[in-house]
Amino acid sequence: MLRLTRQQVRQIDQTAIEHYGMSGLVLMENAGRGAAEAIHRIAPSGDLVVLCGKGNNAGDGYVIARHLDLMNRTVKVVSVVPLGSLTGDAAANANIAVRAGLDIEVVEDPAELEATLGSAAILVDCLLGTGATGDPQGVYADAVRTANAADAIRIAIDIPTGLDVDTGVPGEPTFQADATLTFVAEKTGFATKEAREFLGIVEVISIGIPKKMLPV
Ligand SMILES: NC(=O)C1=CN([C@@H]2O[C@H](COP(=O)(O)OP(=O)(O)OC[C@H]3O[C@@H](n4cnc5c(N)ncnc54)[C@H](O)[C@@H]3O)[C@@H](O)[C@H]2O)[C@H](O)CC1
Ligand SMILES: [K+]
Repeated sequence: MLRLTRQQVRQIDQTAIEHYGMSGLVLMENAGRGAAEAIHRIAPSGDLVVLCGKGNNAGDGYVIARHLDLMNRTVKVVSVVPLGSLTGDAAANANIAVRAGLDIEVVEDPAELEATLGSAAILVDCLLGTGATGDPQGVYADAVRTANAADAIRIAIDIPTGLDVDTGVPGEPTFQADATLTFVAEKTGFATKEAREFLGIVEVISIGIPKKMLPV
């Protein structure tokens, strides 16, 4: 089983863009579309809330929401940061989602989170990905705790927010996923028993990175 470190994955991303001339937006579109199709297969019915932070993990979330909407699913994006704080490919996809008229809510007050997640049947974690360092802070931590307490199916995108992808050590708090849809390859930290408790079933989603770029 191929497992990559956080650094290796980020390096592959960089090389695909800088050396192979692939576009970050294409990688993000492949990531979001692949994840949306897997979500629809795992949980074919029920309203969805996609929890978004501000990095490219969040960017994936806006792509996921657009593709779930295209599959006639009822989906809402809940952003824990103002959309203006997004940059690059994440901002581009948040902008597309806004112009596409998708249901997007910005919730920065943790007290409002529970009501906003409401009765969603499925919660998708696009809060933090491989750019996270340390335990989730502030409203991110509140969002993870609220999601973990909800009566819903929980699906993590790339990694469960809070899990250290290299060591497999769960942070405080860590998103308790029923399934984790991870890009390119599993991460080295997924091998530990303690990580498995937060990962749920793991599915690798290809994002179009050429096979030649993957360490054998
Ligand atoms: N090749 C690939 O695998 C691709 C992956 N994609 C997705 O991109 C993310 C990584 O995106 P990045 O912007 O580097 O990081 P994050 O989205 O994780 O956001 C980090 C952002 O969040 C803040 N932050 C960091 N640590 C914390 C913390 N402990 N608490 C609160 N906030 C935190 C900080 O501001 C950071 O800037 C990857 O996981 C994939 O989902 C691409 O979409 C496609 C290619
Ligand atoms: K995540």
